[in-house]
Amino acid sequence: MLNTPIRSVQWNKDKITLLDQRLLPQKIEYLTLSSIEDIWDAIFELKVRGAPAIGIAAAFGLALSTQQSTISNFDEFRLELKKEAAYLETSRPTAVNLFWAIKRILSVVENITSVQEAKEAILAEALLIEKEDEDICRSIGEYALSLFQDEDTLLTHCNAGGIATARYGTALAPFYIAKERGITLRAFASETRPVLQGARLTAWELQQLGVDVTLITDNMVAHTIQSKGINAVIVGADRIAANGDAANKIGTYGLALIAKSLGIPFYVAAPLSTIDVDTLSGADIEIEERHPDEVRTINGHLISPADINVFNPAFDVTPAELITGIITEKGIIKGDYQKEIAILFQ
Ligand SMILES: CSC[C@@H](O)[C@@H](O)C(=O)COP(=O)(O)O
Repeated sequence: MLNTPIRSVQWNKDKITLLDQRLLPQKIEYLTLSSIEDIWDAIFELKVRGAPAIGIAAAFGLALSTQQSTISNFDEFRLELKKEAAYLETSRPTAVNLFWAIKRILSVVENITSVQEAKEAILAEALLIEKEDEDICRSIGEYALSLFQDEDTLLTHCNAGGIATARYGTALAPFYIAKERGITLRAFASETRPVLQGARLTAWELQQLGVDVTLITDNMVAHTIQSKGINAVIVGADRIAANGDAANKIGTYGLALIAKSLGIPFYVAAPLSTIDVDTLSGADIEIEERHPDEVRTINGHLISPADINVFNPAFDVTPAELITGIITEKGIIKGDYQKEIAILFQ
């Protein structure tokens, strides 16, 4: 078991240190990122993944490039910052935390007139985004834990854990808080094809935490809920629309349908930064489609005809009516999500 929390993204003087999540759990390897292109590539290639961690990486990326900037004219500096922000926004389309964090960094320079002041303020904001995310995830964990009993067994999909955030995670946060309090929560993790965040990351992360975790393949979910006494499903989100529809890793929608059919609660745990009030419903959320080889291969090994047609959406949208509750850092919302979300954002 690891005693210190694993940090997926860290500001390290004038560089960014990033845990290469593609290599887990076989290798715990840290990369040093030293340019905005490195950050773009890390997000695109899933070296860093999970909505809040992507946002933190982007904020650090803009801090890095502005620290390195030799531009002395403030207007030119701001123009360059905007260009780099627009470039980073093309790395992945679905997780709104990317756009949210970039917007926060851009807003910092609005009331500033000197390059030096801007550089300091951007770095301070990026570090604040990271610090706040840790506190937010802890609070999500507290609220989430209030929904469960000692000895409950939860099923989770993909990885919405500490490595997908600054610390604690969202859907996995209750496991961290439960551990601290001596409460037993057990987990089933679905493997999450095509790139296996459940098998590689969640199974590993919960094992490191000392949680009793069992791995299943994605097609075992209905049978497992039916036969293993699963009390609830809890997942993260990449973007939640103003009406409560929630985009998350492909397979989440199916899981929600199964949970409803088998009569167990289905919870989405996410920070307010994942709620996009400008997106009216799930139909308006852009779903990322990734390279066909992610489906044709497993860990680089071809498992299908090399030229087979593939459909590879990285996310799906769970309609709000299938969600029992959305657990945020400000509390748990239920029922009329449109209304509850509007109240949260007042
Ligand atoms: C706290 S992470 C929440 C979501 O980002 C997570 O559930 C998820 O779907 C991640 O997808 P990924 O493609 O691995 O970035």
